[in-house]
Amino acid sequence: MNEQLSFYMKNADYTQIDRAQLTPMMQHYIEVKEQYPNALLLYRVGDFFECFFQDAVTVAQELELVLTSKESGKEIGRVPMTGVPHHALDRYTALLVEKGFAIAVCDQVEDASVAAAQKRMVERKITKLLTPGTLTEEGMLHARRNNFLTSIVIAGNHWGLAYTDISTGEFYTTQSQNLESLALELLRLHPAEILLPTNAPDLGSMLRPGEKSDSIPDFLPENFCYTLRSQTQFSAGEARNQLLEYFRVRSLEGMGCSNLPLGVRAAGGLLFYIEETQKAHQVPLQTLRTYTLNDYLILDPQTRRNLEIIQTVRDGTYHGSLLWALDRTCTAMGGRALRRWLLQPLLEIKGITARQDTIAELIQETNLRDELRQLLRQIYDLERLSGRAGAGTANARDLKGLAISLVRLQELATLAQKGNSPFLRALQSVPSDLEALGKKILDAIVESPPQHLGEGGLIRSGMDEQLDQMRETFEKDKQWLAHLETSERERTGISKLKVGYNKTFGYYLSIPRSKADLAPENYTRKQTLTNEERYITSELKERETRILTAKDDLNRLEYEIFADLRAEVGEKAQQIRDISRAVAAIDALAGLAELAVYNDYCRPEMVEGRCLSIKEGRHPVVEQTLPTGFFVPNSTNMGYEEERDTPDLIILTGPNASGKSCYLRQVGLIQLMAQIGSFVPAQAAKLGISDRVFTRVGAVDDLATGQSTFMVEMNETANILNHATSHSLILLDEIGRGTATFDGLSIAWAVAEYLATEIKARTIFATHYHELNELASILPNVANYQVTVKEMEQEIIFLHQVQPGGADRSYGIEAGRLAGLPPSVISRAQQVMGQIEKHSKIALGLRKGIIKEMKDNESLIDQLDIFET
Ligand SMILES: Nc1ncnc2c1ncn2[C@@H]1O[C@H](COP(=O)(O)OP(=O)(O)OP(=O)(O)O)[C@@H](O)[C@H]1O
Repeated sequence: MNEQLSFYMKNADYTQIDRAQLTPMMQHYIEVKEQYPNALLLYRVGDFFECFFQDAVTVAQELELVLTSKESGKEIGRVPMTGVPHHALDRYTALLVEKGFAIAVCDQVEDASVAAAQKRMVERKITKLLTPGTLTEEGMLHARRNNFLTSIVIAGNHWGLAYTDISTGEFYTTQSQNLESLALELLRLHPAEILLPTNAPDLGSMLRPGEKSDSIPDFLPENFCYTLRSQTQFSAGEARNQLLEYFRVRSLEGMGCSNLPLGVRAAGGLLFYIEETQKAHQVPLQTLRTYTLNDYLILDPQTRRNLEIIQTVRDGTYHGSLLWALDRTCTAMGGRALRRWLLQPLLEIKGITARQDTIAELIQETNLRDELRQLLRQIYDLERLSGRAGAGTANARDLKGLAISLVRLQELATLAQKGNSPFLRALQSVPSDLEALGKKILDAIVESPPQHLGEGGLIRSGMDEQLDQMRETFEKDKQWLAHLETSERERTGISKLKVGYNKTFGYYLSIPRSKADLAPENYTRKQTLTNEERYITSELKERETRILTAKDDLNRLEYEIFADLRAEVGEKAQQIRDISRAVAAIDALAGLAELAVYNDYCRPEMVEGRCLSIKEGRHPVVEQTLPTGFFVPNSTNMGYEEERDTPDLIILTGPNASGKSCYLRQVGLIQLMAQIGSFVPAQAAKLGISDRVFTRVGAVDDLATGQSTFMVEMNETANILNHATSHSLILLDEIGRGTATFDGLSIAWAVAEYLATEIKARTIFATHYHELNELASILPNVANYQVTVKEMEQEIIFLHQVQPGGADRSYGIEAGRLAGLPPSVISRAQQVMGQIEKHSKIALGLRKGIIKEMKDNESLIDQLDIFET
């Protein structure tokens, strides 16, 4: 910062400045800023939106803009300033909101020239308040991702949560206990903003992701944007009234939340916030729905990350994730639905079967699928467009896109009538008034409407009698004026007669002074110049007044007609959104059908119980990244039952890079896909419902939280052992590697033993500790599998085949050689390994309690003497 600027920085804090000394504009700026102390204030000055004082410093820093200064009063001097051009406002505010700031936009609300003529300051008002969770503008939202605003109410160990995406209108609430599950639910929703009621002094402030505050309890995840709100709006009475008023109902029973007091408080408090931030725009939310955490398969954040469901672990990109591999949707609504499904797999076979039936039908009926998808491509984002119509923020292009889609809906319904599966049936009837409304809008709005409203050119001719008449008169007047010179020359015989215009008295007729005596009677002299006389006529004045006001009147009328149409759509927003949900679902399912056809997926048989049987399964993502036919399929059979020889716990060994991790994830992903109702990459599959999928994969230092690799690993393992049930699926990729070999092996052994004997969850445990293979010879529900390689003289060939039996070595030293470790290091390593193998003997056994249990089991008794410690 240059010296001069640092001098102005003393004025960055406006509270330290004598306000009376400031210019009137600066005084107004501070007045507005004080109403929105926690938002960055962008204030329109001419063609720019400007920031002053500390906000200028922050904005310049965050957006890498030049920080300058502005003269703000004789006694004060210059204060820090930065600004953005008014036409680029959306781009810059989007960047700031993404960084977790709230923005207040103070715009000029009258023509600056009017104010200038009256020698006063132009009127300005807050026209927008943008916060990360309350965005509705297209450019600021991710088309294929929801933007959730969440609010929470905590009472002891109980909590209530409400969330909405105000751009699509979905609105949900739930209530539960156990604060850990609250954190998990927040991590699943990944809200753009969380409202937290508090009495703390920093009330009203917004904490950006990672920012610390005493008001945020420790158990809440740190990496979100929290807005601290007043407790009052979350009190039972206030919140309930707000809900009743918003939905114009007398009781909350119809919404199913009369027994969810905390959920109601969260939902009501959330509505207050929307009202406050959206100002004039009434946001049309859908009816409040309730849900419970038990409705869905629980995926903790580690599992979502490790299975790379919506983004990859390596670089956090969508490309390479499960969603990337599965998403063949044609609309943004379908894309968002598929994403939601993947984060909320189902637990009920009924719901899964309904989706499967629809996919099956769409696989079978190729033409129907193709036609459907073709039509879906022509449907715009109805959920968001109808929201903008309802809020009165949709422009003519939005409305046009919406109208095209409404007309297509009817075609979609006709097409859906060819099918019989549940989700097609749901689309078979679209209220006919929606199509009529679509047609009406298409008839009314011109082919390519302008971006801005208020400048005319929106409405076609023949739509509105008054508009047509005004346009006709306007055209006639213009033509009359255009011909006036010729017609008056003819009438008067004065060849030098002219029509002119000046600011003082508008249009006039001018005649050379020498011909002034020829001026007709209806001419009224207005001005005499050296060489000419200027006249007006009453007709000229009449037409002039009409011409000058007609353009404004026309624009105003066009806008009114448009706004009426928009309001008509707004009234039907709820109806449109109900159908949009069905469209989104059919889009997601048609995409999954397409995927199943082209990738040769099968319909998994979903059953009660713990069976997990996959014939020739494949990893859905890795398969797509390899050339066709390169992926080696592998089968899996798990879920111990006496009559079936299938294990609960598989100890999976094999050399480095042989495909253990890939196999492990493949099983998890197939289970997950099956529970969203999708077909799966396998020849056949029979799967019991899993209540949770747990993963412990790889070792990544969590530097952000200052935890070591080993501590992260142990925390994750503890989480699994404390929460898994016999209906969970657990995927463990190495445990105990981050510590000394014997410590690690001991922990791995104890964990595996606990899982197999106490929890009896279906588990695949990939490990380089071959000693764990011994467990299989003691416990009936444990089996050894290995990923095979072919050993050649100079190299190892990876077969990627999973077969029964344990691997006896890891080929770690060979891997080191392949990676280019110096030959002397390799040969020394071989020597050391020989010595270790010769001298080490690890004695392992089972826990005392288990031995007793097993003593009752005749078949195992023979083996006890080898392992008893
Ligand atoms: N079934 C398969 N068919 C074809 N290629 C495969 C298969 N399984 C794995 N691969 C390929 O092998 C690579 C290594 O696999 P993976 O990471 O699963 O090995 P790993 O046994 O877990 O290794 P490490 O023990 O070093 O962690 C993968 O990137 C993948 O490209």
